[in-house]
Amino acid sequence: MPKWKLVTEFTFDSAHYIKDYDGPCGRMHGHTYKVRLEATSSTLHSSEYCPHPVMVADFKTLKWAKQDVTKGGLDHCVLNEVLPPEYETTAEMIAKYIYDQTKQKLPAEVQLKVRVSETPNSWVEYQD
Ligand SMILES: Nc1nc2c(c(=O)[nH]1)N=C([C@H](O)[C@H](O)COP(=O)(O)OP(=O)(O)OP(=O)(O)O)CN2
Ligand SMILES: [Zn+2]
Repeated sequence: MPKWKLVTEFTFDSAHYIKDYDGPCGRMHGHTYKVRLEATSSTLHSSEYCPHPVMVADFKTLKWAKQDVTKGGLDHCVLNEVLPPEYETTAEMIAKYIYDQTKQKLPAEVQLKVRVSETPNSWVEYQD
């Protein structure tokens, strides 16, 4: 079946520490997190901003996490204070958190893959 794959990337800057980590990553420090989202669908949809079914998903919807934390995003926050306690602030769990939150904003048939990079050399991908 023909389908579209939509890709968008953005960054946000936040602080975190990994609880009980034996090393520097256990102390508060910051990253410019780079996020890459892939959304795949064989049908097009309307969005919060556009009433016509012309998008896999609205880029604006997908990029919610780049907004300032006071506007519902993850930019300029302490991730340990913003993510629910069941999400540790590893790249793995930040990717799952972004996946879980983004999925709630999309039609169910849109498939999603989330990549989170803490540094240019290390990243993780999450999908289910
Ligand atoms: N599997 C994971 N391992 C580690 C994570 C993670 O999210 N998932 N996170 C950290 C720390 O947050 C740390 O800040 C990042 O560690 P590291 O990649 O070693 O960062 P460096 O800047 O030191 O990278 P270099 O390439 O060594 O300069 C640790 N582990
Ligand atoms: Zn870190």
